[in-house]
Amino acid sequence: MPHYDLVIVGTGSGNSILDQRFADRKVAIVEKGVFGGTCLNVGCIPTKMFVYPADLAAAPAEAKRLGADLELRGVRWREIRDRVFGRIDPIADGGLRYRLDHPDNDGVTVYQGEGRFTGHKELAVTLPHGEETLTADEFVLAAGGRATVPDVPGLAEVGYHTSDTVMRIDELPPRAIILGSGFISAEFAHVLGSFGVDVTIVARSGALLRTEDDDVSLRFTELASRRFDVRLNRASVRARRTSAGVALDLRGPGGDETVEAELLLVATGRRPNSDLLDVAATGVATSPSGHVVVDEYQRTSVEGIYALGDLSSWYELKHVANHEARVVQHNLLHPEDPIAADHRFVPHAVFTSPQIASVGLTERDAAARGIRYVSAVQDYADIAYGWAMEDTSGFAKLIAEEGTGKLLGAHIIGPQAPTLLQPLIQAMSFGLDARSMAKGQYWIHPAMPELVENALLKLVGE
Ligand SMILES: Cc1cc2nc3c(=O)[nH]c(=O)nc-3n(C[C@H](O)[C@H](O)[C@H](O)COP(=O)(O)OP(=O)(O)OC[C@H]3O[C@@H](n4cnc5c(N)ncnc54)[C@H](O)[C@@H]3O)c2cc1C
Ligand SMILES: NC(=O)c1ccc[n+]([C@@H]2O[C@H](COP(=O)([O-])OP(=O)(O)OC[C@H]3O[C@@H](n4cnc5c(N)ncnc54)[C@H](O)[C@@H]3O)[C@@H](O)[C@H]2O)c1
Repeated sequence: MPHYDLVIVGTGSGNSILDQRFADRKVAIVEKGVFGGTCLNVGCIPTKMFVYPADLAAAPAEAKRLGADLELRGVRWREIRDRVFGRIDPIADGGLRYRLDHPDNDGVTVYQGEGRFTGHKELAVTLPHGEETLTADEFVLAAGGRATVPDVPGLAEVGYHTSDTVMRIDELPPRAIILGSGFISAEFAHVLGSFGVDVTIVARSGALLRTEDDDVSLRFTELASRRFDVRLNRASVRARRTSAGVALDLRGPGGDETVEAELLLVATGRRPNSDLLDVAATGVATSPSGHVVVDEYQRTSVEGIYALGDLSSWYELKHVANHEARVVQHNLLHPEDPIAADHRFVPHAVFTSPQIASVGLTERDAAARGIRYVSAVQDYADIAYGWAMEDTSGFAKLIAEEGTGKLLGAHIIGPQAPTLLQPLIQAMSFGLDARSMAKGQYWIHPAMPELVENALLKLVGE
């Protein structure tokens, strides 16, 4: 039974922990899939590589309004797909080759198989030639999560896609049903819709992206309903195979109905892989949602076992997984002087159309916590650049503590939303109040960040 100083399970953010400072340790990396994990192979990176051409493909409709007649003559799907994965796949392969072959990694053994705990700090790895059990002083659990599929009768039989498979299809279908109304649904509706697919979104609740601030969710739902066939408040009763593809029988406020398409994308959330890794067998505690429980130092309930990323974090965001990996790296190297993860102001962005970005409390959160707050909304249409664009739907909403002007939350829907949000994340992280931020610096005129400046000025009553 080989014994290691350190075993890392999962090569998403987990792969970034090892550098030359670990050269004197005997390390094993265990990976059951493709090197690089979700973000690189089936997540952030390929999706955004599809979103960008989708933005371009959607431009004619927008340009026409402003007097520029563009024409979308076609979308070469296979070429786009092959370009995307022709760039990504070599990176994943290069990551594996680096760990296998490069002298930097002389102390590293790569196990290309699935790990499963069988006892205290004892991990059995399924390999092509059989099973091997590893033990170690320390473990880093970075095994991520996987797409969940709801228990809809017939779904397993009809054939559906998840985000893992939909980006590699051979042909774009004429029609697609997207079940779910979260991040993946919003991004893929934009991609498929811009490429000419008729998209139907089936939502269980009364709004799309309902975890966003209510006004943002409402605005996005209105805008998406103009582009796509959006079915809200629908229960999925049954899935059936038809000659065209898939039919989904729904029950909604108006009674029973059926939607039909050639492709069904299930985008109903993800769950952590703690069950498949059987972390309980090594004594690691999990929450009811299956997330590994960690303290602020990313330590699990078992000494010497750390966890990070989607396995332990309900944020399910790459920048969070990367931050936590840096915390774990430090704490492995300096256990006598550990650092804590900083989850105070975790932002996110949804790369749909229009773009959405958010950090901190929504108005709903602030009210639920009984916080006395003020809020301000600034439309893009009322700042110079947004006015020039004749934007009619975008806005920024800021929330601050009453009296102090301490920023509590920021929510933007509209062009360049993630980029516009970043200075607000900075202000919140470094404790800059709304008035100082608005008045203590120049704002380039007539650039888009004037949206933030004007929202801040409104917030402080100027
Ligand atoms: C479609 C999509 C789009 C996304 N877009 C964004 C975005 O724009 N921005 C953003 O911030 N986040 C985005 N995310 C989320 C982001 O991808 C994840 O938060 C991030 O990849 C999590 O990293 P991780 O290292 O925790 O896990 P992962 O990257 O999932 O890595 C886990 C690794 O562990 C391996 N593994 C699992 N179990 C075992 C086992 N038992 N034995 C061995 N190996 C195992 C897996 O094969 C995998 O390689 C997106 C996710 C999806 C699905
Ligand atoms: N831009 C980004 O940062 C980005 C992009 C894509 C994905 N992600 C990450 O990936 C994770 C997974 O994305 P996602 O969109 O699958 O999850 P999500 O949690 O964002 O949305 C899941 C949706 O499915 C719905 N749902 C759940 N069960 C259902 C059921 N039985 N029937 C119908 N609807 C149901 C929920 O109400 C919700 O609308 C996200 O949490 C996100 O953090 C991030």
